[in-house]
Amino acid sequence: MNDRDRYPASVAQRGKGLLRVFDEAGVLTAADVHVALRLGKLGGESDEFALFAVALAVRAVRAGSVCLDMTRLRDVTADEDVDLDALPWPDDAAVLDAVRRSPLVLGSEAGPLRPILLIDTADGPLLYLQRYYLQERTIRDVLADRARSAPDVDVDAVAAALDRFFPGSEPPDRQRIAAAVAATAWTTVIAGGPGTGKTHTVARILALLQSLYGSHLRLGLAAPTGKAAARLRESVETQSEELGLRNVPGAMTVHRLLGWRPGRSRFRHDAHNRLPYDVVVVDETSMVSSTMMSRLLAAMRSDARLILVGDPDQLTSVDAGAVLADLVARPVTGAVPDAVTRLTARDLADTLPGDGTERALGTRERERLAAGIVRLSRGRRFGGAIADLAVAVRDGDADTVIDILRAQPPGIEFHPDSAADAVDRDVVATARSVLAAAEVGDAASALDALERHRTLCAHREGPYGVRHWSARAAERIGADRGSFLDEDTWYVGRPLLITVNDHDNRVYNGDTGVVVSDGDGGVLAAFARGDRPLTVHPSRLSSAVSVHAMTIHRSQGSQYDTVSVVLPDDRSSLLTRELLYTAVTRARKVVRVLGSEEAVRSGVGRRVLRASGLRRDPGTPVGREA
Ligand SMILES: Nc1ncnc2c1ncn2[C@@H]1O[C@H](COP(=O)(O)OP(=O)(O)OP(=O)(O)O)[C@@H](O)[C@H]1O
Repeated sequence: MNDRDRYPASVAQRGKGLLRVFDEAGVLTAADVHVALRLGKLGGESDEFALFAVALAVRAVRAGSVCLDMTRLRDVTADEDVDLDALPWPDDAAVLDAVRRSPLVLGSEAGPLRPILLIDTADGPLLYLQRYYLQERTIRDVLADRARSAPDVDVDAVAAALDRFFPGSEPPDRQRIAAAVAATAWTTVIAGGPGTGKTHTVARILALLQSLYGSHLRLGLAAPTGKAAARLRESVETQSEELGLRNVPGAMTVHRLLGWRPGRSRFRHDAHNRLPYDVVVVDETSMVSSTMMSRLLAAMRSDARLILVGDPDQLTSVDAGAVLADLVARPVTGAVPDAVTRLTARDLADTLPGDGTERALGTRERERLAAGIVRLSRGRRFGGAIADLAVAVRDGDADTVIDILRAQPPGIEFHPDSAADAVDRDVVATARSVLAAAEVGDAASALDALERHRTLCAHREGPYGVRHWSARAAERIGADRGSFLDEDTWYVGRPLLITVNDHDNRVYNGDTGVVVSDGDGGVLAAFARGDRPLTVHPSRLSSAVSVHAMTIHRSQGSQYDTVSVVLPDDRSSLLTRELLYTAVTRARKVVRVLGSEEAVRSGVGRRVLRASGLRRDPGTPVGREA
């Protein structure tokens, strides 16, 4: 059901004046207006400007922000056909004035209901819906509390364990620094792009902690999606023998870790019933929303270690908040703890001013150690042009991005005028290798072959969308095989995508697999799980679809030898820097970009706007005791 159906277009619900104009223009939805009017009614507010600001705040959350930045009211991303400049924007100062006086902010005689908070910060005022303000405050307060104390450890024993688990390490070694922090602080944030060794480091940290405390240490491994959780477990498990790591637990979604119960709004674990683990690791933290992070932090025992791992430059959660990126960028106060300074003296000897380089840490990087933040920067999986391209996209350097694309060094292909034929060739070659392995029941090789090439799109629909490119791929593969691919059957070699979590069969939303022969006239669906694929009888899968192309969002957490990235029109608001970065970093060997130079430039220039207060000093709530 869309918004228009849910909220019929009566004036009472759609408002009048500004609310109505902005709704009709497509900037606000009927739901935004409805919530603003409802809050206005309950809180005794009828001022048009104040209600307009509330509707924008509701809209901001819908678009992924935690609050509304009152100094950037007009920074809204809208559909390409909305002319934002033509709209009757009220004067920003007048809107702020109305909000400052609003009973929704100050409270009214009608009652204590104050559902909106205006927070004055050094960089200007932020407007919050109460729920999101409370979440942000929980995140801030719990992290501050956790930073006030540190685990009681024998620093010499940690030094010896670091030498044991990072043998031959050459300074500066940020992986070793991350382990030193994780051993001596309650909270560690390990940030880094794909292949920088985040999971490699996590496995060593767990082994190191077990060597200090024993193998009865209770470990909780989690990630925002079931697929990411399964990958984390798999990767830690694969390294466990080499590291002598024992009792590696299963990994679960953050929802499950917290004890989600169907039909209940509260999790089993919260501030009154804390999580039982001594160490909690969360992978792919960039996809964790503000709501989930506040719940996780509230449920952490103050004497349990928390290790947040992820890539802050990737696409963020669909829900409000970009917590990992905020944590990595927020101001840091306090000094680097003595234990960390001692354990990392060899790595910090040649600190450079500013951000540092791969060779030497920068002063800013060093300061961040005080908050337990370590950014791994050395790519271990791929190098050369793909890494250079990813860095240029990440840094918003459109000229360098275009230079690299135009030069087409090994590993990069750029096709401003599409290159569907090149994509077709890879699609057909990949399908042939998948089929060859699937026919003889070699699930592991079929799954490997599936990772040779993937077409990635920003959109689902239209000429640049998944639907179009999937249909084209299916047609080409069918023509090559001489038979029509009937996607309603379990044909051998069919690439699968799971679309909901299915705990019974241990397959999760986003998992990809392939149909293989069972060697006995039947078929099995196989999914990658470390050394030994998981196989399931396809009739037990209720939510599998064919995957010949996928959205960039869906591809998060996976990598392929070659990716063909289909860019939309340069006006598409979906095309952002984070999306491009995520797409480029999915490639292990070759990235092929199909799109115009304008599209690339506007993608690099368009940031996902996610307002939040976490990056700022706390600020003061207007009309309330702090
Ligand atoms: N210090 C190291 N020495 C040798 N090999 C390493 C080191 N660190 C990582 N690697 C190897 O580099 C590869 C990438 O590491 P890893 O999978 O841990 O990266 P990641 O940051 O978790 O990647 P992703 O974000 O894609 O999950 C792995 O094959 C790993 O074994």
